[in-house]
Amino acid sequence: MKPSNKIMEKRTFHECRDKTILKPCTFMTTILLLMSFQFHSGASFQSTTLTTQFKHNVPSYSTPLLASLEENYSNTDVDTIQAEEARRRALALKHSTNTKQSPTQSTTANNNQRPPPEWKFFDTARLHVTAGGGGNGCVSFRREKGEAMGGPNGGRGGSGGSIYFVADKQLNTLAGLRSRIHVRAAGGKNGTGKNRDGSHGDDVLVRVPCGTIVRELHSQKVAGELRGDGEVLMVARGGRGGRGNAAFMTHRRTAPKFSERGEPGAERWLSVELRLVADVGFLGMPNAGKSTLLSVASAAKPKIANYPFTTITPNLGVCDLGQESSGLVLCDIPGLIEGASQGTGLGFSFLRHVQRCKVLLHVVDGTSEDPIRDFNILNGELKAYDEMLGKKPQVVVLNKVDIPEVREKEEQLMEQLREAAGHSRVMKISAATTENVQELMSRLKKFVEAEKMRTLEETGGVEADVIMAEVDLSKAALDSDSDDYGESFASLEFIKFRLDTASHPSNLMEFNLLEIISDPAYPGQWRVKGPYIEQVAKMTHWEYPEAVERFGRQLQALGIADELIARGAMDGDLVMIDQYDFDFSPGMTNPYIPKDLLEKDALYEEQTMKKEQGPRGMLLDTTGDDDDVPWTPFRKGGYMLMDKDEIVEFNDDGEWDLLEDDFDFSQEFVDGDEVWTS
Ligand SMILES: Nc1nc2c(ncn2[C@@H]2O[C@H](COP(=O)(O)OP(=O)(O)OP(=O)(O)O)[C@@H](O)[C@H]2O)c(=O)[nH]1
Ligand SMILES: [Mg+2]
Repeated sequence: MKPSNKIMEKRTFHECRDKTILKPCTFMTTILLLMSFQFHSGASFQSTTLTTQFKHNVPSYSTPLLASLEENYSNTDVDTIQAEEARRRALALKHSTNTKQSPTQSTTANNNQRPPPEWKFFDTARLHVTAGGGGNGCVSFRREKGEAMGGPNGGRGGSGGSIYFVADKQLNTLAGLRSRIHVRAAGGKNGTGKNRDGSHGDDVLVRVPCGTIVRELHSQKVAGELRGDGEVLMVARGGRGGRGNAAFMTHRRTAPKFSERGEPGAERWLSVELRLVADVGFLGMPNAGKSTLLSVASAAKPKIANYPFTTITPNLGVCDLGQESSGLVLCDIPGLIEGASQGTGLGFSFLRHVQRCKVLLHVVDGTSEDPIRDFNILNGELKAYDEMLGKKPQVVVLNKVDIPEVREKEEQLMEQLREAAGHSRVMKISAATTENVQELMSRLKKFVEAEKMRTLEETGGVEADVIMAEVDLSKAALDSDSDDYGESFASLEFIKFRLDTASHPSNLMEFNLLEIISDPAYPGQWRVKGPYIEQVAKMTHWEYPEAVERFGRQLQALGIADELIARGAMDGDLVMIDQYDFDFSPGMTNPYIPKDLLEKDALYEEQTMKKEQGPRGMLLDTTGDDDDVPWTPFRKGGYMLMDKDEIVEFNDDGEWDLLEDDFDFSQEFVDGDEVWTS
């Protein structure tokens, strides 16, 4: 259809609308109503009132079934029906050619008009999720009057909020995800002194309809499927909080001056697809009476009208079969026509919603010129679309047998249908008069139950259409403890293996791949790439020399340092990882740390070493083998009550650091004191 034609049709619609308003009886009603309105409210005559009145004159297809039938058959205002039909067709065309376009962007007859509610049905969406990052760990030391060398008491950062999908039976469209493309969870708060951990970021729950399949966008791997109401799937895990310096205290390192940064939250693009979950999926040519059947068999109120493509989005309904059995979930989808597999009409865009159904109900229009031909065409199209769908068990109904012409030839048609279908599950019904509908529903129920049992037996207890998860989205961005990593032999082997195969391009997408890039044009410069080592770098507090050293040890443990040496790296070369640059040296120092700070640090180390040998203070029991002697962190004259976080009888006044967050800097500090913060 050319655009100009569409405009023509819309004009016709307007003209018809005007005609409807100006019909003499309608006009009189309008005047009368307006007069009474004026009488009550004293309001002046306004054109908006006319529009409101017009709405009451448009035939309402959501009225009870028989009323709507009567209206359709007795309505002589052909123009109105045609105009409505034209609007529907334009809409159908738009849907089939550009399903991605937002309804609000489309041109409608009147821009101020709200789009019809069915336009808000979406069964696919893309979503970007970012879980909250963990809070940073804190570097802090207990410091009280007369207790200058308290132990480390920096708390851990809180973990970031995760993002979950939750199935909600109240929903049946993904429209909610269209209006909110980026979903973020809050980050954890930083840890503080006095061993106080930061609070956790709140999790975010994204409600989706039952039958939602979640995939990772770039790989299209299935992450999971939410079927039953209340099922939950984690799609992005919040980052762990970084450990505070208290966590790094060992009997050798009694005053760790570093902490960890929080782990970044996982972040990814997802593609989400909805496949409605129903027991019976309706199938049939347009106008066959599928929606009418749904409306009489369930409490659903789908649109019903005497023109093709009345239904443009799937409708769900539950048929109540009394107390003995659970209801039967029915799914009515838009009509299919010849050539649907090539995209004619609404195409097969909605067939995914009957893929999950146990049974298909093929509704044949008895008033059609050749019902048997219709039946065969549709089955052919179905097979062309999906072999499995073509093989799905069907029940066939011949509809509209209340119409005399159909009644006359019903037996003959039934016989032909049985023959064409190759089975005897064929019934005649009249959806309009509800003839045989109850019988059909109870038979369907039995058939669905039998089918469920059969598939369970065939698959050995596993539901046939369960979609297996191929990727785990609940993994943290950094999924193993960085400190333990180097000690784990298995992990080390794994990393080494990746290193060996790093040059192999097929491994480029692997999580733990490490790549070392150097360019002869820039000798002495190395870039190390790899998700794991980049995450470790992100969690390192580069402000703390000890943290930098620890990072150096991790490089060593992961085999990266050896690999660099093997490739010719020398001390002092520049190594770049993510956004961090270092001098390559056994200690891995950070070039951005001011020299005098490093010197102070060295001095401090020296002093502590001296203190370790002295009689008092925060000292270690270094006698004997570490493993044999139970750890006694403080010598006589100074000890820590861990549970009360109190240090008693500590009378060495060292002057090296702080930190209490409620500490009064102005009083206790003298110039030249060194302050470490997280
Ligand atoms: N006489 C009679 N009319 C019926 C019967 N079932 C449906 N109709 C009429 O047939 C027309 C089409 O019915 P729908 O239920 O909208 O048909 P559909 O299959 O949902 O059509 P699409 O949504 O366009 O695919 C309406 O005018 C109904 O009133 C029936 O059993 N007897
Ligand atoms: Mg319909």
